[in-house]
Formats: sequence, C-alpha cells, structure tokens
Amino acid sequence: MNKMITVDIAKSILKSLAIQREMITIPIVDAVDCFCAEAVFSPISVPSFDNSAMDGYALCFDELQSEMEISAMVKAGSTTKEAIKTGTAVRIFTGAPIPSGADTVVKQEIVRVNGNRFSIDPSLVNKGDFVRVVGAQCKADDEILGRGDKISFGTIALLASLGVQDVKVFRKPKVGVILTGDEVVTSELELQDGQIYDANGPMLCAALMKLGIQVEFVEKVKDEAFEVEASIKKLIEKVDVLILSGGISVGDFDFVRPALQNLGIEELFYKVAQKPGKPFYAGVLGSKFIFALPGNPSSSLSCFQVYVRPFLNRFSGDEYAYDSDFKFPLVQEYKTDSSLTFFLKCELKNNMVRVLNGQESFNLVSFNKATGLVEIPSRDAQDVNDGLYNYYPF
Ligand SMILES: Nc1nc2c(c(=O)[nH]1)N[C@H]1C(S)=C(S)[C@@H](COP(=O)(O)OP(=O)(O)OC[C@H]3O[C@@H](n4cnc5c(N)ncnc54)[C@H](O)[C@@H]3O)O[C@H]1N2
Ligand code: MOO
Repeated sequence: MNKMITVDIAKSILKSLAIQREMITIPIVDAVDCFCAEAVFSPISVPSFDNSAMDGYALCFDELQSEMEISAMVKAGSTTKEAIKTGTAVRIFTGAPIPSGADTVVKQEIVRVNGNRFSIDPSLVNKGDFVRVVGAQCKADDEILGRGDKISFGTIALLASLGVQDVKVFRKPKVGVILTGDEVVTSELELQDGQIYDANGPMLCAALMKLGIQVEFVEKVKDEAFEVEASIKKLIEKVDVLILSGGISVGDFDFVRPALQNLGIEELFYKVAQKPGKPFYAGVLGSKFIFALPGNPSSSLSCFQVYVRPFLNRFSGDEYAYDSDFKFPLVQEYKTDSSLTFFLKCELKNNMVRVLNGQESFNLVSFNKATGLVEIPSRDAQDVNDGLYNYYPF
C-alpha cells in the first residue's frame, strides 16, 4: 500500500529538484514570458538627447519675458542643432530636440500667439519644465534587466528602446503528452458505444501553449502493458518533461506506473492527499521529468495547475513558481472534515472567491464560469489559513 503524501510535501519535493537549465539567445519579440538568463546593460543613454515632452515653445528660462518672438521651428526627427537666438523662443513639438541655449519648454495651451510672437504669464513657468533630459530613463551601462527577471511586453518595449535586438533567456522545456484510455477518441470521430471524447489532450495543449511551450507530440497509446511501456521508452527521448494522462490508478488496465517502474524511472511520489487528483505521480530519469495525471479531466487539470505548471515555470527560470501570490477570502464558508486538501473550481470576483457547483472530477460544466481553483486545506490545517485561501488562476 502506497503512503499518501500531503500537498505541501509534494510541492516541496518538486521545488527542490535540481534542474539543468540551458541558455538560449532569441529575438526580443520572441522572449515574452521568458526569464532573463544573463543581465542586460544598456548600450546607450535614453533619451540620448534632450527633447521636448510637449508641443509648445522652447526658450531659455533666464530670458523669459511676458512677450516673446518665435524665431524658428524644430520638429521631431530634426537633426540640425541650431542654437536659439538670444531672447527668443523656438516653436517645438513633442520628441523634438531642444535647441542649444534653451532649457525650458512652455506648452502651447498657456500662450497666446499673435503672428510670430506670443504672450505668456511668466509666473506659470518653472525652469526645466517639459524637458526630457539625456539619460532620464537610463544611462549607458546601467543594468536594465537582471538574471531571473521575467520578460513582459513592457520589458520588450524597454529593450527595443535601447536598440537591444536579442536577449539571453532560459530555454523552455520540451514537453510531450501521452494519452491512455481505449475509450478516449478525438473529436473528428463519431462516438461509438462506450467511447468518450478526449478532453485532456486539448486542455493540456492549450495550457502548455499559454506557457509559451511548444508541445512536441500528443500520442495516443493503447491500454496494453507492452504498448504503454514501449511508447514511454521511445517518446521520453524527445522531451525534457513527459506528461501522461490516465491509467495511473489501480485498475487492471492501469499500466502507467508499472511501465514507469520497468523503465527504471525513479518515483518521487505517487498519491497525494488531495481531491481531485489523488493518484498523481511524479518521477525523474536523469535530466528528464515525468508526471502522470489521473484520467478524470478535472483531476488532470488540477494536478497540472497546482504542480506541473509551476514546475514548467521553474524549469523556464522562475525560482518562485511554487510560492502562491494569490490568497482570497471565500464568499461563503466551505466546511470540510476531510483529511484531504480540496482544489475546487471557483470564480474570482471583486477580490472574493465563490466555489462553483459541480465539483465531481468527471464534471466539466463549471469550467464555463471558473476563473481558477481554490485550495481548501484539510481539517488538520484549517486553523492556520487566516480566512484567506490559495487561489490558482487559469
Ligand atoms: N479502486 C479504485 N479506483 C479508483 C481510485 C482508487 O483509489 N481506487 N481512484 C479514482 C480516482 S480518484 C481517479 S482520479 C481515477 C484515476 O484513474 P486513472 O488515472 O487510472 O484514469 P483512467 O481510469 O484512465 O480514467 C479515469 C476517467 O477519466 C476518463 N478519461 C481518461 N482520459 C481522458 C481524456 N483524455 N479525456 C477525457 N476523459 C478521460 C476515463 O474515461 C475515466 O472515466 O481512478 C479512480 N478509480
Ligand atoms: O482524485 Mo479523483 O481525481 O477524485 O477523481
């Protein structure tokens, strides 16, 4: 009989696994949601020239008067560097270089223009107004991105603004999926008696794609001991992480665990004190990792969400992937006297979590409203949650 481990122990086992990460250099536009593998230093100062933050008039603050002549015009992209004529102002537009001799921009809304002159209330102007000075964002050689920082599309704007074209990131894992279950068919086929449509294949593909992971394969295997073992043996060669769906329980046709044992895969754990997803398996073979998810789709999804997804993020460079950032109160108290931790389909609204109806692990209807899963601790851990519950957003 296998001893069940707790959710926290299962997470801590996965959290402490050594991962050999590889670095790759990729174009910045491909790096969204990747983790930076090597610090980036700015090649230039930005802005690289003093420029105007407003459409208006550039002038020298010490020469400001209530009436001024407009002696020239400079627009964005202008490369001439003419000095400002003493005592005058220059018409200027947002992003245009400040002429030498000028140090202040007045926005056009506060002047009254008359021909080539304008009048202004000087008390409305402060020295340096609306001038974006060289290096205000960053200076050449400043550290812009640190190792381990997550790259967002904001980061990509930042890197692009510095002229950085490529970035070194941690390579995402190669992942493949093996589906078991002779009753499971794809949606192109008409259902015969006893058959069901595959929910886990599409769900796992979508979840992996959302992590920016390209799925190497989704293979369907027959519920036969030899077939299961041969497929795992062949396909594990192609990936860093192999995910199996179904066939991991104790039925006569559940061949996954014996196959993994025969192939010499080291079992990290099998069975976690949770619902859904009790018969969840994790194993390791050298630098490769294997997760076997229980076949019931809610159980598969729950185990993926709580354990596999953070693992893949950790593999991709996120050292904090298992530290839940999201804790919320429940709309309605949820009573349980179970020794198992529950992961329930729920809806997050107005910073409160509502547990949805239809929690059975075969029932997928509540996924139409569910925004994530909420963790309800077992009876032994209930007094330590402060009324806030871990939430795992989809
Ligand atoms: N005697 C016991 N029986 C079961 C136990 C147990 O402890 N003792 N655990 C139950 C629990 S909990 C779960 S969860 C399931 C997990 O079983 P398996 O991982 O072996 O999964 P299967 O038997 O292959 O399938 C379970 C269920 O899910 C359906 N399924 C499978 N694959 C898919 C798919 N790709 N898309 C949609 N649905 C799928 C399958 O038809 C079954 O109905 O074991 C319980 N039994
Ligand atoms: O744990 Mo099973 O996942 O309850 O259906």
